[in-house]
Amino acid sequence: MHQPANALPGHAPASRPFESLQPWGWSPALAEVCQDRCPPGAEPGRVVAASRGLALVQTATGETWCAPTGRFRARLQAEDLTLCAGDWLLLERPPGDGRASALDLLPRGPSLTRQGASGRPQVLAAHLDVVFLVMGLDRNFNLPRLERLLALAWGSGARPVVVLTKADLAGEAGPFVARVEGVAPGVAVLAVSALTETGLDGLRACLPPGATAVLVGSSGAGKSTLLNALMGEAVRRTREVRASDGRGRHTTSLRELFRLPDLGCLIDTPGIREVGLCAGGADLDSTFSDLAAWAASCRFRDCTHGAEPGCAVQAALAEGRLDPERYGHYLRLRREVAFEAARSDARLWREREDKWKRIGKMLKQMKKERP
Ligand SMILES: Nc1nc2c(ncn2[C@@H]2O[C@H](COP(=O)(O)OP(=O)(O)OP(=O)(O)O)[C@@H](O)[C@H]2O)c(=O)[nH]1
Ligand SMILES: [Zn+2]
Repeated sequence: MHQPANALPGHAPASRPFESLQPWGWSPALAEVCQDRCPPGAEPGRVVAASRGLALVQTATGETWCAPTGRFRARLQAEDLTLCAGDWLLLERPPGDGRASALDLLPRGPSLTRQGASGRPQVLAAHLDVVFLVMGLDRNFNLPRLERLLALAWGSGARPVVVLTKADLAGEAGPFVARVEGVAPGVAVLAVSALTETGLDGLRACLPPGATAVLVGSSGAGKSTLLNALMGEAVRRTREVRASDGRGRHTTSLRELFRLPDLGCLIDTPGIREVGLCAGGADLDSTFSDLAAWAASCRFRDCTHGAEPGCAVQAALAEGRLDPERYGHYLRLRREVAFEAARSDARLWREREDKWKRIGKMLKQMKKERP
């Protein structure tokens, strides 16, 4: 890759001090936000891995572990935020070897958000350009699961790309590609093999230097194998048994964000297996854009495409233009999003109520103490 002439070591102009972070996704937009929010002496860094309140961060000068300051931790808690791979932080390093402190989180760009087990949205990867939806052309092939992942990917704001991997096992990939195109209107579909390295250039083309992508797919889809093929070496965490204390399996490396040689950054989050949709994180209109196009001509603007008169979606079903199975998947995902939205509303109400109860108690106590 070409190095910009003004990025030679020691020649970085003072106005663009973090230019060396560009291959890690640093952009003029981030530089602008940083200028407003970065206190003197602090610097930006990108989270390559986050675990139990600690973050491994890539800065302009190298990699460092950091922990949020008390004030930043309180803000993260109050706003229900957890740091994730791809985040941009502002951090401060004490002189000497002390651990760096994270001061602030820069506003997240397109991010992948799922419904967490606790009923709260959970951001899995941030500042994304592309979401690779990985599905193996073996027993892993499953269209309803792909539709669910597509809703999540469209909801991120980044570009979804379907990657059908293990093409070497499929014989003819064409029919699979056609079936996927049928449920993923407007989405690029690539057939690749990590084993024979066929089609990997299509993936590389989606990920120029400075861009960030995330790999999403169920267990066994072939994500880690793809990552290794793109890295050109086995970088993925390997699991091993900790013999000394016999506490069983643990991961030897936490790393989740990788910079690919001469390309952009790729996030492989092992946690993305079964994904629940949440109201803010899923985009059903883009996922089912064929349905949305018909829905535009329904007689009622708030048509639910059930039994209303003048429903264009029902008409498409009746005339065989819309596959009943696809319509069924749409209804199921819509119910799920509505349920999670209601659950989240209920939780917010409960939290608000609890807060007012606490304040009421506090006031009563104060009155008692100072009649
Ligand atoms: N034939 C063939 N096998 C592949 C290919 N890619 C992956 N595999 C195999 O598929 C299995 C699963 O691959 P992984 O890369 O571990 O899948 P993963 O999506 O990372 O799975 P998790 O780590 O559980 O999320 C492994 O046995 C791989 O060797 C491919 O292109 N061709
Ligand atoms: Zn309708």
